[in-house]
Amino acid sequence: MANSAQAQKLVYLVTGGCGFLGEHVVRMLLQQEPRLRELRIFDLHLGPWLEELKTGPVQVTAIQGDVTQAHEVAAAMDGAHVVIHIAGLVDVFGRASPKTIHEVNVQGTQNVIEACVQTGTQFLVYTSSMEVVGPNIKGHPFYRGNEDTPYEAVHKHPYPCSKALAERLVLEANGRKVRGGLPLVTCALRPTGIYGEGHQIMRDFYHQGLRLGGRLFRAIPTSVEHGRVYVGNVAWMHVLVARELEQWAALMGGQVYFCYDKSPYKSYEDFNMEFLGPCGLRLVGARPLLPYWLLVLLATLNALLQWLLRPLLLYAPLLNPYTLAVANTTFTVSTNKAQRHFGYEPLFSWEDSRTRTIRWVQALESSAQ
Ligand SMILES: NC(=O)C1=CN([C@@H]2O[C@H](COP(=O)(O)OP(=O)(O)OC[C@H]3O[C@@H](n4cnc5c(N)ncnc54)[C@H](O)[C@@H]3O)[C@@H](O)[C@H]2O)C=CC1
Ligand SMILES: CC(C)CCC[C@@H](C)[C@H]1CC[C@H]2[C@@H]3[C@H](O)CC4=CC(=O)CC[C@]4(C)[C@H]3CC[C@]12C
Repeated sequence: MANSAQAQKLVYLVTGGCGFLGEHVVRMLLQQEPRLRELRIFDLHLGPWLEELKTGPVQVTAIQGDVTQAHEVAAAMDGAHVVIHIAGLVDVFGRASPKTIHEVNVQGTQNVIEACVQTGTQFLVYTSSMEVVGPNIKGHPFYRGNEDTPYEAVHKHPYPCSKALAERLVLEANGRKVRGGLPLVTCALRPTGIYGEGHQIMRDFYHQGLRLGGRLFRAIPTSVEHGRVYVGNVAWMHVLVARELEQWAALMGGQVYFCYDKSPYKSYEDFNMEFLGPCGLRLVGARPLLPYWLLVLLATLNALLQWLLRPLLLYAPLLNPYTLAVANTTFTVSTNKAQRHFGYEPLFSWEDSRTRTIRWVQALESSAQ
């Protein structure tokens, strides 16, 4: 491990560094990137936990900023060698308008690319999503697919549309000349559904289960498999890509990689029960309690209510036609592209990932008491 002052020369910028994935990436960089001199964390909302990081050997700079503001991004990026662009509006519940989702996810990404060109930042890692591929609006299954699996990617929802557009911008920017004349090297990582410490939807399901007397009711058939990946492994992949991009620029530049690990293939609900079960919750029903047509009706009703109530209040339940379609369509990944291209192996085994997530849910339980 390099530990001389000379070896600590790199400046990294992480956008969205205070979110669920961003915090894991920030902590992982500080643990696993010995060449780091300065770590800049750029986010709309800065977390108080950043303070504890400022006492270590790496200079940690917190920057409150908005990716939709080109000048803020360019100022934050000046002098950075690598940018990991994680910031995004993750909204499939209708909380934000399609316009806002586009501004943050697409215009924000364009601003990051232009800032690379303007400031001379040569390496850009973008957090894309499985949603760029699917599930598509036709509900076609994607079963054990990889980066080259043919699939009809047709989107209507603002979130996947925005991620697909932003990913395309990032990949097309590969090879553009940045200030100083060197080529920009970009690549995109596509996590499936991320889980682990800090996962808001897991937290919501846990609290909902507690409110329902320790029970959750099955809504999705066990046969529908959903790809999931542990947040620590997604973070590790980001750190590795950022590290290897310079050496393997010709191979990795302009490429996409699914994020994967050894998490088992299960339905969305059965997978969540791997953590919620040991914390005292029970999933009621071997089969969905409500027929699918009724769920579709309820989801449509929710969408209608959301639209009717919008002038008065924000009604954004978990169930809507889009989330139902995603949860009800098999989407699983089986690939080793990241291993072949940059030597990725998951840092956390399934057992570790499970134990860490269970401990986190258990801590939620004690902090709620
Ligand atoms: N959570 C998941 O299962 C998956 C997430 N992703 C992608 O991973 C990335 C991170 O997702 P999460 O950590 O789950 O979301 P998150 O909502 O926890 O984190 C996003 C972060 O971006 C920041 N941000 C939002 N708008 C911003 C703006 N205008 N300027 C600066 N910062 C802004 C937020 O403050 C937040 O800290 C997103 O790009 C998302 O599309 C991809 C696949 C799955
Ligand atoms: C009550 C319903 C029947 C079940 C609700 C579950 C849903 C809220 C979630 C099921 C699948 C999730 C999505 C999936 O993991 C892929 C994603 C990737 C992203 O980039 C962002 C998040 C998400 C869209 C994720 C959102 C929640 C689900 C739809």
